[in-house]
Amino acid sequence: MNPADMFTQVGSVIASVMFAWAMFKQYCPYSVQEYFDKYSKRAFTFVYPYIQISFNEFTGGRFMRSEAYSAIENYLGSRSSTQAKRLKADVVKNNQSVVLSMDDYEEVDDEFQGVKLRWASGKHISKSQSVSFYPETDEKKYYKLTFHKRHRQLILGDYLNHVLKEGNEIKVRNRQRKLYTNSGSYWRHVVFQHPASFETLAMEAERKQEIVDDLVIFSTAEDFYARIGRAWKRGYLLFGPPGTGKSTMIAAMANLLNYDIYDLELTAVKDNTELRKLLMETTSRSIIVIEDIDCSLDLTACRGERLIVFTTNFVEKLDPALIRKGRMDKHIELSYCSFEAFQVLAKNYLRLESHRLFARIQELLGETKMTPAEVAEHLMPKTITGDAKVCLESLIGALEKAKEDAILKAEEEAKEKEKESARLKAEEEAKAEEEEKEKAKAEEEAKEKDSSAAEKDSSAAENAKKQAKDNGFCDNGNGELNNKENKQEGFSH
Ligand SMILES: Nc1ncnc2c1ncn2[C@@H]1O[C@H](COP(=O)(O)OP(=O)(O)OP(=O)(O)O)[C@@H](O)[C@H]1O
Ligand SMILES: [Mg+2]
Repeated sequence: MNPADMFTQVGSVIASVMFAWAMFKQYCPYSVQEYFDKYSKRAFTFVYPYIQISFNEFTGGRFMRSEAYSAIENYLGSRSSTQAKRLKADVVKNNQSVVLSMDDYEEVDDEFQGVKLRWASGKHISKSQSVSFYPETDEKKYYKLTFHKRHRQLILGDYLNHVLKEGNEIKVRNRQRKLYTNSGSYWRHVVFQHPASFETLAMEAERKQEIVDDLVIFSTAEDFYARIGRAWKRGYLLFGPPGTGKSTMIAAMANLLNYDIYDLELTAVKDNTELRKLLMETTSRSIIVIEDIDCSLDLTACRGERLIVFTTNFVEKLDPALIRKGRMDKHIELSYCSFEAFQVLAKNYLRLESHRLFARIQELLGETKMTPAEVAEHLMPKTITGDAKVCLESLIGALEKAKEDAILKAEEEAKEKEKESARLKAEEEAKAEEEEKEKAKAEEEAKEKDSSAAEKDSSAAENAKKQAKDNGFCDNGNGELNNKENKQEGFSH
């Protein structure tokens, strides 16, 4: 017998038994009822081979919606859209898509590792006690899971884990994502609705794929990070001139991974304690963005599935210690528009794969620098009919002008450079001349000094000679003066 029929048959047997039990209760004394109740339950469990588990919508009071219930609701939603005849629809995800779930009192079959199970939805309704003109009804919804008792272990273990995991993943996929910004030490949020995607990002296909792969590997690597004992987070540094797509790429990352964004404004944070508090309040599956980073930060406060993205216009000015691997694991340069990047923009903005003007644009993009933001500006519709040629010509005009400006600027710079080097040369020459003069002067002075010293010496020698003569000294012909008396004394020793 097929399991679905078996569930139906068992269901009708139960209904008959319940009816007979109601009749019995009405006509039997209470003690007999109690006795019968006890033994009938045992007999019933013995005969009825199925286990039933209820998952109520609310647990722990009226205001706490059970997480298991909402995960099951999402999980069953994907199955009930093909099986159930009555469905409930809800509009979620930026009000752009409809999400279905099974209506009350519907049933859906499921299969796990070859085991068949059945889910049913229902609700308990009780009238509220309050006296009111419009009496309120109190609905308690639930899902009931029925399966054969021989599969108890599999269902209570692996199957329920699978349902909760998949249900939560569906919930994350369907949820409205948020963009948080901090004012002081508090986060405020709005719905995140940026349309950027990696398909529309103007960048070389190969580099784009490398980044997408890196992100996907990160987001599915929970077990890996746990195994190697590292916090499940990854740092990216996006650098490049303004208008090259750094912020656009962050939005595309968030859309790819279904993450929230926390845009951290560091200038609004007072101290490290406040920073730590903000980081600890960020949720898992999020991107923490720090734009225009220029100082070192302690980001050890947050754990779990998080990307930390830093941006800067001037990577060369950053402290190497700040951008080392571990802090910023992947460095991505966003630069001026290449022809390949332009082709992406032309496809997005003009739905053009090729055009005879592309060749000229390719040539010009190879010769001059223009940011994707500027290129995109020229591809915006210029006429009501949206004529692509007008946009491409506008871009060519701008590129030609940019090229001319660049040539003029280069010439201007070359002239400046020439002037500067001529100035430096003249300065050096003047300096050398000055030094030469100084040297000549010094030599002149030295000569003068020498001759006056010689003059002094000769007059001193003359004086000495005279003196020596007077004192009985004589010249030995070598300019040395001998004292006759001393010599005689010396020999006598
Ligand atoms: N690589 C790109 N792909 C697609 N669009 C782009 C790209 N770069 C820039 N743009 C367009 O230009 C606009 C400005 O780009 P974006 O804000 O991402 O630049 P940025 O690098 O973050 O600049 P800044 O350094 O000033 O913050 C975007 O809204 C987008 O329309
Ligand atoms: Mg930016």
